[in-house]
Amino acid sequence: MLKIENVFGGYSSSPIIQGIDLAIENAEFFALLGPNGSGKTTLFKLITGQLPIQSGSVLLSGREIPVYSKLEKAKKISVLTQEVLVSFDYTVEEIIRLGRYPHQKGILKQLSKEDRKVIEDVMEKTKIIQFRHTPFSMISGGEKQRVLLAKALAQEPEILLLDEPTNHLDIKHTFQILDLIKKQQQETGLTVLAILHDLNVAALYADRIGLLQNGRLIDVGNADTLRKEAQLKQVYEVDVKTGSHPTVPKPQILMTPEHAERDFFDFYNSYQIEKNSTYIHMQFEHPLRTISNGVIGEGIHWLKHFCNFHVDKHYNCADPKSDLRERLNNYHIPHEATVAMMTAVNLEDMVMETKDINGIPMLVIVTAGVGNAIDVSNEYTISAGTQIGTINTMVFIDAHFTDGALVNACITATEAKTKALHDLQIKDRESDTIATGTSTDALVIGLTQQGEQTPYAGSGTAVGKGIGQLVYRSTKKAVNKYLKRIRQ
Ligand SMILES: Nc1ncnc2c1ncn2[C@@H]1O[C@H](COP(=O)(O)OP(=O)(O)OP(=O)(O)O)[C@@H](O)[C@H]1O
Repeated sequence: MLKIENVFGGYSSSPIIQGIDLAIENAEFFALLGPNGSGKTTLFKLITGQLPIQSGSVLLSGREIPVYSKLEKAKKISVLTQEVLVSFDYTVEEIIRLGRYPHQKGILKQLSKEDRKVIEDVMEKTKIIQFRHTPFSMISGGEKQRVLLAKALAQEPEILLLDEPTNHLDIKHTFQILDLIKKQQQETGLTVLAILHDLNVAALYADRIGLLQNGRLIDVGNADTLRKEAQLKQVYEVDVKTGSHPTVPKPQILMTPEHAERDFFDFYNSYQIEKNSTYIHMQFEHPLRTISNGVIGEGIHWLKHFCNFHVDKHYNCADPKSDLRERLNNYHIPHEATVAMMTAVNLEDMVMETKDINGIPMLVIVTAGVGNAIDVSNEYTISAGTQIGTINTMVFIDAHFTDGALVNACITATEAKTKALHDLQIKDRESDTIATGTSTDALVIGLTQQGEQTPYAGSGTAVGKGIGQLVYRSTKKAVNKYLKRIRQ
């Protein structure tokens, strides 16, 4: 265990590090974060003994750092700093050999069989074996970083101190190096203390993080500590918003630049609609904040294109995502900026309604088929039908919603659709009860994010009522058109 007890120290009598207490457990990955000049490197230098401690103590396995001899210390701690100081033009392998120095015995310090094995092993792991005979000066910054990590690992330390280990690395090599360090931590019990600038990388790799400001640790905790937006804003003086990684249960931080202010635009003059028997394509001049379950563009995004493609009623594609992407490509619609859904109903029966509700412009587009109408509250299992039956709803609003209000809007729009089916007495054929929707309904809510932010869009709000009324009316009309067509 590395124990830092009330440590003060720096470069002169006025200390940079001002009373730090921190215990880093064995086999822990601890990330030290903080803005430039906050004292991260200085703290490292106090830990390694490069700088004298003015007061307090640093204990390594229960013993004070200054008590260790240089060799003893090198077996315990290895340090990877940003400063690449290699005075002679050693080859890559020669540099890594230096890492074995603390383990070599005798006056001649010959490499043992074990030393050679470790050197081969770390060169393999850090993927630098192909450079083993290349002079260090002739490899790139990123490759140098990997060589120095290999040297640090060759030392077989208990604790690895890393000062910005991914400084020169591209994203592939950043993740490769950190994955490797993480693996060492998990498989060999290596303790890692790393100075990191990238908060998102820290959130993904560190077990705990410490936030340093003006030489003081102002917070220590797990990755969720990075969800404290106000604290990050105060420390880094940048407007941040925290979200979550979509697949890893860790926070991710998004920075808002000053130039992010957007010019006001007129909602009704900001879109074009193209409609034919193959597709409906709504294109907005500016991206809208969207929430959707569309085949393409699902989730929460900023998107400009909203498409509803007609497919055959027996459509049965193993990979609808690729299929829709190809369709979008054929019409030169960028799939990466699009919500796309599909329907087997006749697109001529689309209903589009616009209305200002309480001064908030709204537009709703619905295509509806109810052949697969389902009462979701019924217990029977669904048999895959081939009926035309999807209600696709697009709701565009000139308002500014929080993410919570976006979810509210989904609920409101769904309630309105269900009410329309209720009033039209649309039934689930299997149970002969009133249907609540169809088996494959799709919804997109798009917001201009203009005006004051609204935290709610439920049925108790004016904007929620507006969504409800427009979706209800449009759904009813679209279903009636569908019923009329199938009766013909
Ligand atoms: N050799 C030095 N002599 C005197 N003061 C120094 C020296 N090195 C750093 N400092 C000062 O100590 C303070 C902390 O510096 P330090 O390098 O520890 O910050 P840091 O958090 O590692 O910053 P960065 O993120 O920019 O690397 C800064 O105000 C810096 O100017």
